[in-house]
Amino acid sequence: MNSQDALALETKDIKVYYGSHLALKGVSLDFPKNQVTALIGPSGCGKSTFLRSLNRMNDEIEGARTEGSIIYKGTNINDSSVNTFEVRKNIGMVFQRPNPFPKSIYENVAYGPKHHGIKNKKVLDEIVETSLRKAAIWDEVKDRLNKSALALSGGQQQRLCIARALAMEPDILLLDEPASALDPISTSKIEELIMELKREYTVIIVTHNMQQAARISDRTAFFYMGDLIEEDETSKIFTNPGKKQTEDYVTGHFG
Ligand SMILES: Nc1ncnc2c1ncn2[C@@H]1O[C@H](COP(=O)(O)OP(=O)(O)OP(=O)(O)O)[C@@H](O)[C@H]1O
Repeated sequence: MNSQDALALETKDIKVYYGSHLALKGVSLDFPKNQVTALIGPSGCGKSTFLRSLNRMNDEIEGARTEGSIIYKGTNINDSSVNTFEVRKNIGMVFQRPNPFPKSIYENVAYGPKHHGIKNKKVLDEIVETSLRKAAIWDEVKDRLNKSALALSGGQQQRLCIARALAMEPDILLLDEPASALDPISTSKIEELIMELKREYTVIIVTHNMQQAARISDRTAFFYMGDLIEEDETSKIFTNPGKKQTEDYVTGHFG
């Protein structure tokens, strides 16, 4: 199998500057298709910065600059000529705090497809139902699709945000601590959902919670002070890491 068949995304020498501050110092990391990769490391090590570089979200931050190549389906999507709207359609993102639009549940999911030109009500209905089903929230909301999304619980809102990302039919989902603002039951629902989603999508998740990384990811990448220290199968990172810094971090003997 050549790498394009096996990999959803390849990154090479990613450097991110905020003004003159070099926050990410040249990270190269590949993401196998249909696997969950967890990005771990202490606060400020650059996990979110790296995640945001993967779908050009750093472009939205004034003064931020991303160097290096990000290869998606044979194209370097970090090139300024590439349409970021298209990039984010293929590489969706969900943030730490659920952020539904102040609209109905239906409109939250239909919003992206509508903006991409889909007008047919039947087609939109189908996209909404399929996306909500895939995000494991359909049964909870099917009788109140026209009610405000803001009336949902935090955990439901987060699954709605995942449904909103899925409605764009992405290949890759970027999740930035998607469960850290949720209670334990909602968290375990999100974890189950992530393990389901990898059948169809490639998932890259930033998490502070090492048990969570160990439970749900296939591969884990450990970041420290803007560098990628080590990346490997999750079981290896947690039981027999190659680098002392990784071992200190995963065993809680850090710093
Ligand atoms: N918008 C920004 N403007 C300026 N500097 C930033 C910005 N975002 C992050 N940084 C800096 O970049 C470095 C990496 O931050 P980043 O948020 O990526 O780390 P992180 O590992 O995700 O941390 P946390 O786990 O606390 O979210 C830090 O030094 C941070 O202060």
